[in-house]
Amino acid sequence: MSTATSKVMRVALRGDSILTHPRFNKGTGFSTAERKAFGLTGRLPFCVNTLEEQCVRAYDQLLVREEPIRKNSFLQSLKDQNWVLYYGLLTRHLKELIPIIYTPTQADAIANYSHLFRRSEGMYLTFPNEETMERDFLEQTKGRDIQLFVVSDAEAILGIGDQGVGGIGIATAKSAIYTLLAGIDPSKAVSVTLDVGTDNQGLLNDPLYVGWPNKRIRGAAYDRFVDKFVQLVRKHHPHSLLHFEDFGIGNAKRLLDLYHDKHAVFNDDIQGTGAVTLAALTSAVGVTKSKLSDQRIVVYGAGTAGLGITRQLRDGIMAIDRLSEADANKKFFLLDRFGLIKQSLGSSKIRPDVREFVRPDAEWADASANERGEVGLLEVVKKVKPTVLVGCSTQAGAFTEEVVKEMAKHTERPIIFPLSNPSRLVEVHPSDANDWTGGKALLATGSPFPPCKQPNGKEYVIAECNNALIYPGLGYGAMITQASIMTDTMIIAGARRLASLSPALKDPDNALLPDFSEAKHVNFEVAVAVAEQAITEGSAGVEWRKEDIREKIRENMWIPEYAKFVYDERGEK
Ligand SMILES: NC(=O)C1=CN([C@@H]2O[C@H](COP(=O)(O)OP(=O)(O)OC[C@H]3O[C@@H](n4cnc5c(N)ncnc54)[C@H](O)[C@@H]3O)[C@@H](O)[C@H]2O)C=CC1
Ligand SMILES: CC(=O)C(=O)O
Ligand SMILES: [Mg+2]
Repeated sequence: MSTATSKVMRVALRGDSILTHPRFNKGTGFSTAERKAFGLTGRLPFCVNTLEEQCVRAYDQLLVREEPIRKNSFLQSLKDQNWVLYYGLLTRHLKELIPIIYTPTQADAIANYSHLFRRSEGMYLTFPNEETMERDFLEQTKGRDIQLFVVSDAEAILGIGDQGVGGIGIATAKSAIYTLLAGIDPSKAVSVTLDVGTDNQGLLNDPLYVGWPNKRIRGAAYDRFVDKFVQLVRKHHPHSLLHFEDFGIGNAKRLLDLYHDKHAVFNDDIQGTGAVTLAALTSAVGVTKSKLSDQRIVVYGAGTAGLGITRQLRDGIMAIDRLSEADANKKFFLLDRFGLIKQSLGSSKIRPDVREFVRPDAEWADASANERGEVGLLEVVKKVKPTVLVGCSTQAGAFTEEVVKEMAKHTERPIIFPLSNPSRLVEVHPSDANDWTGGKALLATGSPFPPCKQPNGKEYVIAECNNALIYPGLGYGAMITQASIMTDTMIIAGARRLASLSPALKDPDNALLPDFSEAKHVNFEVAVAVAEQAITEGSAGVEWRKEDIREKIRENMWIPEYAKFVYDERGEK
């Protein structure tokens, strides 16, 4: 498809086949000559529209729908019909429409997947069909140049848990964001759901559920199934990026560790979230004129994202401020459902992957605890006097007025990042945190929120600390250079580039991260930084000069514009 205006494309489809193919369909955008060549003259009304005119019409149709979920369904239908129009419309109304196709609205679409279902999109690899997985995989990929696989097993979708086959909706949304913000050609991306069953009883009881109605497969059978898929990707598309999304806590980090040195794999919830949060914190410490290593950081919700953030911030402190790993680890205080993660919780409550961050009991001997010896968030805040409070717990309202005010007693500019999605699960509404701290809090959230009013009447824009601000660029930087692996240093390079674009660098009253309306430019810069790093450290599969990277990336970006079609029976189909 088109990577630049006025591109010519040879196409082998005619008539209804071209009109019903979203990659090629232009609707009323087919020129008179194309209509003749492709057998469309009698299949379309007379007028030829420009893409601009089609976008105006589609936007009017969208606005008639008031509820976000109805807008989401409309946009899904548009994507099923015509990719250029879909991405063209989104590009023209980026900030308004990202929350419709992504968090928060996509969470509702996923939760209601079986009821909203009209048409399949992506690849459904289902456990009882394991035997035929290679054939099913090749049905959709054979002969195609695939650069990106986005895969989910749907165990931990956004903050709404196990969604079974509906998880395809997060893979397709993340994939669409790659196209929109980094310019990945949608015909070179495949969204995959690994349907290994669901433990969501509501779905299992639902007669309209369209996934495999079975309890979730775990253990060796699960590992074998996932491995079979990963090996197919490695065998047939060795230079692709494999993006893992919303896997459960028992698998996300384990699978990343298993495959990270074998293929270019990326776990967005761990690495993407870690990277965007590192950028937001780098920006915040710029405002407070302190260093990353000066912070005392409380992370509430030590799951996939919480731990990913902790590790990425720790690695950032080591790389940027040159602290040892042991010293950097001491900056963190993690809480999970049993309160502060400290030694006496014992191995049954401390997951192996949080061991580096377990606090010694001696430090908490004088702390108030409940009857089970658990130390809660307020007590931790009282004792630690954190400068940074991050939430990834899915516990709406967990950062209470008392907690926030206690934090603000001890730190001039409390840095508070309630990152849980969708919006209704946020640990504290940013306007409350703003009011309770007299406008002193430096804030970032996972989903979009309106600006807050400061005591001086000014507006404070809430940064959206969502991995979508960075993962498309991280992934594209790796893909475009055909990196054999995605290294931690490539991710840190991307995070630092994002931090360098923070509006707060210009004025400390500005948002901590660039606005989502800037997300295309931001992801372009991140992709450049990642590609430069891949070339510097030798993980790239291409031999490019660093000074050519910007141009190479620009040239390869897919942009939503119609190419001129020429009929050719050996052309694309
Ligand atoms: N802003 C962003 O870019 C991202 C945000 N997220 C959000 O972060 C949240 C968590 O996602 P994951 O880490 O994938 O889920 P997860 O299930 O791996 O982690 C959630 C953690 O919170 C803990 N938790 C539950 N109740 C708690 C309580 N009362 N107190 C303390 N901890 C408690 C759980 O035990 C678990 O360890 C979700 O809302 C998700 O949407 C996730 C990835 C990216
Ligand atoms: C943003 C994202 O990846 C999540 O909430 O899971
Ligand atoms: Mg996610």
